[in-house]
Amino acid sequence: MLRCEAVGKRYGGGRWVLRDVDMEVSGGDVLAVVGGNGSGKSTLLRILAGLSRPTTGSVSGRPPRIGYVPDRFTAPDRISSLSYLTHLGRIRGMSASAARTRGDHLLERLSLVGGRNAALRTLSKGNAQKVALAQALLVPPDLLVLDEPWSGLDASAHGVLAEFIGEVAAQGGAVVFTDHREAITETHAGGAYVLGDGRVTPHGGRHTGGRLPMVELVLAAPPAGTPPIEVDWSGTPGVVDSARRGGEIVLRVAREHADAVLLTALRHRWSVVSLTGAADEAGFRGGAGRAVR
Ligand SMILES: Nc1ncnc2c1ncn2[C@@H]1O[C@H](COP(=O)(O)OP(=O)(O)OP(=O)(O)O)[C@@H](O)[C@H]1O
Repeated sequence: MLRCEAVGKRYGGGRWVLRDVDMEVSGGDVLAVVGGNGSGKSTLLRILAGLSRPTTGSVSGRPPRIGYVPDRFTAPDRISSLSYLTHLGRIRGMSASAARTRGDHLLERLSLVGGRNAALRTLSKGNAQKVALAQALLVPPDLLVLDEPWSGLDASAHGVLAEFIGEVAAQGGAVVFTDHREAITETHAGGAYVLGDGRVTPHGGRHTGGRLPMVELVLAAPPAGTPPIEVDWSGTPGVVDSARRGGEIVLRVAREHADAVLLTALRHRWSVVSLTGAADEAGFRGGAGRAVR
């Protein structure tokens, strides 16, 4: 668990930007940091990512693989986005071909416009932002830190970003992001911290502990008619866990993806036995069952 204890930050002899900040981030958390302009959100995120050192206090438990998307991604570079991602992947221990394939896949999902072989400096702000996101996800991160990641992205990339966040959390990683818009925070975060006057307070929020809201979906073959088609549930976005229980399949799904997963199930002729809210880790009845693909 990443833990900030009594963290304070000032630049030079200036004012205290952060004061006495206590914060905990665990794997699977999706947390938002909200606050006005200049309230210290980027400063806090840089400290969480290990890019800036607190003036006072301590940060412990930082995981090894951290993906970071800065608020401004400046890449005045002649190399193409794909070469850039390949180089970064190699720095992070991937083979050149694995980095290239992964980079290509991420840019494809984000629908990069302007060409993955075009020089980085020729990309628009939104497309450069897509490259920034891709570099943070080259190696699946234990902690993904996103500074205003939605800014500049078009509507279709918004959905893909939400999928990325869900996937990192589903794989046990933690996500911390900032955004100015409450609607974004409400939709995508399991919990929020509010920054004001240098201090951080947990936001009452809908959920506890930063976990994304979950539903449990139980599926079975229809009582009559054509048998269902097998689905790779563990590879379906939003499915955090899947297990077989007798003739049934029990899925734990991030609430945000529940409609899409339900639609996939129905399209493959699965019949819905039950759909219940907020099944937590301990209460996941299928958890003890045999994992299914
Ligand atoms: N490297 C730096 N050197 C000096 N002051 C800095 C530095 N980085 C940030 N600051 C100052 O710290 C304060 C908090 O800045 P920060 O960028 O963390 O806020 P923010 O909440 O992310 O703002 P915004 O919403 O406008 O992006 C600001 O007053 C800023 O000027």
